[in-house]
Parts: sequence; structure tokens; C-alpha cells
Amino acid sequence: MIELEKIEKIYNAGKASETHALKDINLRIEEGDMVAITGPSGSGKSTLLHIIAGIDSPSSGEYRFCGKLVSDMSDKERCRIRNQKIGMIMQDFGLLGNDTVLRNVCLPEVIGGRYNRKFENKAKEILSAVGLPGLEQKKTNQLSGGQRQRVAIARALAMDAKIIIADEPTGALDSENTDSLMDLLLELNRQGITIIIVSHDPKVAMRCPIRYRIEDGRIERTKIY
Ligand SMILES: Nc1ncnc2c1ncn2[C@@H]1O[C@H](COP(=O)(O)OP(=O)(O)OP(=O)(O)O)[C@@H](O)[C@H]1O
Repeated sequence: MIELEKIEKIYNAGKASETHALKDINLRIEEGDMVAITGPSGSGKSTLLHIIAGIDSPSSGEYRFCGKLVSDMSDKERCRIRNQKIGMIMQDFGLLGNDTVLRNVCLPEVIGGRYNRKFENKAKEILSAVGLPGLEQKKTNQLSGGQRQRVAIARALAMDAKIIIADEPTGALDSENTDSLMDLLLELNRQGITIIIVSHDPKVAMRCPIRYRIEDGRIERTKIY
């Protein structure tokens, strides 16, 4: 599903501030995998996630998504993958705080002009499934960190995302909320959704069957903690 071959990422190439953020990254993630990526601050985790999500492109190397070279895709095709196949759960949640939970979940459809009552009903069912029943009309800036993460997950599910990419999803949560968010992600994985989580938290990584560690831009598979 996701194949990275000899991926390199260099920021500000040729300048004094040049940073070699990713070095010779070879990584395969299959459909239905649940993967944790850990590593110290500045090691290249977010850079890697942004490349996988199609938000950024590598300086060199090949990235295939479902067998197709991403560099050969049109902007439209890349955009479709980013918006429909991949649900990004960001560190800062990526939600509109002044909008309601329901509107945040439906936002991609509203923007795309496809919003209708059927979609609203689907969004309500998903909100219930992720543990947020009855909160549809609440503004997201009135929710707890754990609840906001669930709204972001609900938005990805409402778009029928096949992959959820989560950058430090539990960074702002206490241990009880971390556990229940991980329970939800594991359940979604059991239902066939591919999950990729970047986390500093060993407890989060321990619950993922496949684990990688990045250090100074290089990645290696690990199972030992
Ligand atoms: N847009 C950018 N321009 C220049 N350098 C960047 C940019 N983004 C990241 N970097 C640099 O690339 C390296 C990897 O950064 P990245 O954000 O991928 O690390 P990280 O492992 O996600 O860190 P953290 O855990 O602190 O979020 C760092 O040295 C960082 O300063």
C-alpha cells in the first residue's frame, strides 16, 4: 500500500541552514498494518509522515501509493488521496474551534459542496461509534483533548479514509484518555483501517504490533523497549 524506497529529504539544500532530515528511508506498510514510529525530537518523524500523507515531497527516492509512483500522479490525483484516502490526526487537532463537532466532521463535504442530510446522518452515526454521542452541536473548543482527537478521527472515518496517520495523537492526553484513544485506534485497525502513529510515548508504541524507530533521519524496525 505504502512503499518508500531510498527516500531522502533535504531542507534548504545548498544553504547554510541545510538539514538532511531523512536518509535512505526504505519502508513498506501493508493494508491493515498498525505501525508506530518513535524517535527523539528532530529525528525526522513529522517529515516522514508529511511525505507519506502527500503534504510534502521527498528530495529523492521513490514513493509508491497502492503501486503507483506518487511523483507521476497529477496534482488532482495527489489531492484526492490526501483528502479521501488518508485521515491526518494532527498534533494541534486541525479542527475549527468555533465550529460545532458535527460541522467539523462534515467539513470536507461542506467545502467540496457535497454536503447533504444523508452525510449528516452518517456523521452522527460515526460520532456515536467513536464515543461522542450527543455532542454534535457542541463547539470543538469546549471539548477535552481526548474528545477533540475523536472528532478528528470521526472526520477521517466520515471521509471513508483507508489510512489514519496520527502525529502524537496522545501528546496532550492523560494516561486514561491515552488508553481509550488507543483502544479506539486498535478497534478501527481490527476493522481493516491501516494506522500509522508517531509517538514519543513507549506505552503507545507498545500497543502497535509493528514498530520503527527514527534516529537522525535513519529508520530501523524495532521490537525491543
Ligand atoms: N520546513 C522545514 N524547513 C527546514 N527544516 C525543517 C523543516 N521541517 C523540519 N525541519 C528540520 O528537519 C529535522 C526533522 O524535523 P521533524 O519535524 O521531521 O522532526 P520530528 O522527529 O518530527 O521532531 P518532533 O518530535 O520535535 O516533532 C529537524 O532538524 C528540523 O529542524
